[in-house]
Amino acid sequence: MDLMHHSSTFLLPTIPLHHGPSLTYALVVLNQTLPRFAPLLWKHAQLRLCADGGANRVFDEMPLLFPEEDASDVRRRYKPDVIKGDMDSIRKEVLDFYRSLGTEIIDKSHDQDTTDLHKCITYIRDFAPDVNKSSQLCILVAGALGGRYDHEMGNLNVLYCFSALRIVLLSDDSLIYLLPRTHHHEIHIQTSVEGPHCGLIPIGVPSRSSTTTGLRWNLNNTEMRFGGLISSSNIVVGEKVTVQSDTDLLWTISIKKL
Ligand SMILES: Nc1ncnc2c1ncn2[C@@H]1O[C@H](COP(=O)(O)OP(=O)(O)OP(=O)(O)O)[C@@H](O)[C@H]1O
Ligand SMILES: Cc1ncc(C[n+]2csc(CCO)c2C)c(N)n1
Repeated sequence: MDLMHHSSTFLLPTIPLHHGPSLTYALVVLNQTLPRFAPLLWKHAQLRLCADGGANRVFDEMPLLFPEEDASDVRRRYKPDVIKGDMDSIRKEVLDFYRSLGTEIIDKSHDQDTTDLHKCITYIRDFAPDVNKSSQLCILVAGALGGRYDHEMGNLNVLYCFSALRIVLLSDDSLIYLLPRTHHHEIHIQTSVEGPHCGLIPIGVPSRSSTTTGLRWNLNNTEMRFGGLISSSNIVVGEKVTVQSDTDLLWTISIKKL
């Protein structure tokens, strides 16, 4: 079975060169308080989208992260490439501001069956060929965790809807991504910015057999299911974690405070 490598280098000020194929990042900003490292994610991304009300957050909160600077200078510097959603949360002044700067606006108000995040992922998948050309595209989603629980579950569901894409859900406190059962996984821990708290969660279906290395409480052909054992409150012990499982698992790790 093929090995899939994972590394949260997007949380580092500069992304180190490494041996494997490099990743191309796209960023989706959701309608929640911007994480403190949002400017870093923005810098690393080659394509930046706001999901509906996420544009209000960029407009209102980016200037707060640069208190020494003029707010309109900051707003012009952090111009999203695309705003997509059902447009029931973005304010008119925000929409007008970014439209005047040339941001592409995609109004999908007729679709009330998929979330704004889902709509943004569809855009990246289908309409961003330059970014997408590389099979190593990685989509970072800011503001995906915490807040309203129905939204949080909707955001997790997007990982399953697009399980062939690399998508990382982020908050200030933790990140989550899917480990597809089609691969063995090697996770390189960026110990300066993440860990040690972590979890492996068998959401959706039980896992009959999962095996790990690099954790304080490793799994050894272990069954995991809701109503039984799930690996919450685990701890990474080194810089490398390996995971293999008969089902898709969610990997989550804490993000360190500065
Ligand atoms: N409190 C939250 N917690 C987690 N994710 C959120 C939260 N609020 C918004 N989001 C994410 O940001 C996206 C855009 O948010 P926005 O408020 O514009 O959506 P919405 O469709 O108007 O929400 P709703 O109508 O259900 O309140 C959502 O699709 C969701 O992915
Ligand atoms: C069974 C079912 N439950 C909830 C919704 C509502 N809904 C889901 S996504 C979305 C768009 C949010 O921007 C809305 C309104 C639905 N359509 N179908």
